[in-house]
Amino acid sequence: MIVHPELRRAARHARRPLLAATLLQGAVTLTYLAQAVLLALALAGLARGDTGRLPWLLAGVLAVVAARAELALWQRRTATRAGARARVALRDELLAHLGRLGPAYLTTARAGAVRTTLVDGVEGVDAYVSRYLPQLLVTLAVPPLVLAVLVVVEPRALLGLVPALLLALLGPRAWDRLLAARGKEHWDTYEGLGADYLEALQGMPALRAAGAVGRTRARLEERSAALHRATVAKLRVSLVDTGITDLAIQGGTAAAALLACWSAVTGSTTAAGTYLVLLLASECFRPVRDHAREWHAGYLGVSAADGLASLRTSVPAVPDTATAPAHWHTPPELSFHSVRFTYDGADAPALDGVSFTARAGRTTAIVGPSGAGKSTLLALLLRHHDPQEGRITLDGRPTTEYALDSLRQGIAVVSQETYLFHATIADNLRLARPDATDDELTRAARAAGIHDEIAALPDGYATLLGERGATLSGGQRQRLALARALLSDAPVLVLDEATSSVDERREADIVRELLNEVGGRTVLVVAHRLAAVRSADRIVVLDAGRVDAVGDHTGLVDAGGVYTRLVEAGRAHRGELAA
Ligand SMILES: Nc1ncnc2c1ncn2[C@@H]1O[C@H](COP(=O)(O)OP(=O)(O)OP(=O)(O)O)[C@@H](O)[C@H]1O
Repeated sequence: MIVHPELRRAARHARRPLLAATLLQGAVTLTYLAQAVLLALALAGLARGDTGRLPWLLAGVLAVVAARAELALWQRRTATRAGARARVALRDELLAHLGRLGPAYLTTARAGAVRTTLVDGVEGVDAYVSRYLPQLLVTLAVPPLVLAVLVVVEPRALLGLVPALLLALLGPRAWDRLLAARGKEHWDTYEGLGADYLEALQGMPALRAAGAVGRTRARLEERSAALHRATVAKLRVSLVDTGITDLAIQGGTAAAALLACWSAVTGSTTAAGTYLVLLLASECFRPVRDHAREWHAGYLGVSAADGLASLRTSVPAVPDTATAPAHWHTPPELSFHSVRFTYDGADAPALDGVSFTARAGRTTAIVGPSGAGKSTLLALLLRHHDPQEGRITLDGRPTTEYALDSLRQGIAVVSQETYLFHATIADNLRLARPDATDDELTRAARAAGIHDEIAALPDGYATLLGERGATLSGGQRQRLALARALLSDAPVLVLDEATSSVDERREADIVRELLNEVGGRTVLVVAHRLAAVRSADRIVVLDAGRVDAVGDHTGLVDAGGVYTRLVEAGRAHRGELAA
């Protein structure tokens, strides 16, 4: 009988259907009691040789059975609705919270574990809410009612029933803590296995390339064996629990039957009373038996409750309390003002005193060697983290003053790791703007240099893509993601190594075409390869978390320094490739 606060909270979303399901469950149980009473009266009549009322009593039994079938169906439907409501509300809440937690959360949590919590954990809550909770309430209400009836009929029967009921209900409570601990152990192992499998599946090409498939399989087998051990340990405790309940039920029923027979022999009760005790004693334990059965259905929810609570209460890396909408009428100016940011646990800041301005409606490039802080700078702009010092402004207003969702919608990002979905090319493009016309799709695809390739496919824009766009080349995926970003109305466009998989000959053309197409938006381009940034209005050179220089391509080359070294390194690299 574990009522975890997280599960109680989830049940609140379905208060009304849950109450209806509980009342209906109570009504189903009452039909068993009515059937017992009718049968006791019929049997007592038979014992006396009085069969006059027998047809009516048996007709009554049939009516009760029919009513129960109807009520049980209704109860199951209502309970399913209650479970679905709790499940949907909880999943929506968790998904919305995950959105607030942002990508920063997934640098510490494992995607597979989050998936297990969101899918299997929430399903467990459904079973707990729809099956276990109504039965628990009925179990607490019905046996006292039966005892109250039996007090009137044959009080001595209570001598057997009350201790047995107490043992059946309270005995297993001694195991609750152990049961909860085993459940948590089982859940943690299950979550870990889910995370390992997802990682292994996603990383299969890397595992193959490293010759690590066998080792990974062995690790997964060991994980599976650990899950099996955790399941058996959990079952063992659960079976002790069930065993005590069964023992109490059998013992209590037998004791009540013996006491009823004793009453009949001594003549202290009527025949009807004896049959009533015999039949009601068994009915008294029916809810307890059903409770034990439903407990197993709801146990997954109990095991997952801690994981659900910890996901739901995880604190986002940045607060989302501001309300200003990021609806700029003209493209905004973007400025970093003395921004300093150090990752948790890092010794040195990733950005230190970074100041620059990306002019409204112009293209600004951010370049710098690996580890210079380019990705960190973008993560701060999108508020995946907030800087410890300094501020970032858009249209003169600190980013912290905009509502987070609105801010992120106002900035379209195309990153090196594109994400395409198992849907048609057109659907993938329309993610950015569901109401985009076919002409607009074509125009965006043309600007991103992918239209001709799409048009050459047998199904054109209706071509179904593999998961994560697996049926396309890396360069094609990037160009589709570019087209998607072009379709969005976001006034700020961030291209983070967005053309790194496109061959260098086409890169300069695509970037030029792209910048024509986005004309009027504030664009930030981050790229290693300088062909992608040469045409930017302004280039900011980052080095070791600081701004080394700001200028245009020619000025920066003339000035020497980090930018010149990057240009030379690029030339040397191209030379090596050509050789
Ligand atoms: N999540 C993190 N936790 C701790 N340190 C981090 C984290 N992410 C990045 N860093 C560190 O911050 C510094 C800047 O990294 P960042 O990824 O911003 O550089 P970058 O210029 O984008 O590099 P690259 O061009 O290789 O992508 C590096 O020293 C990096 O090791």
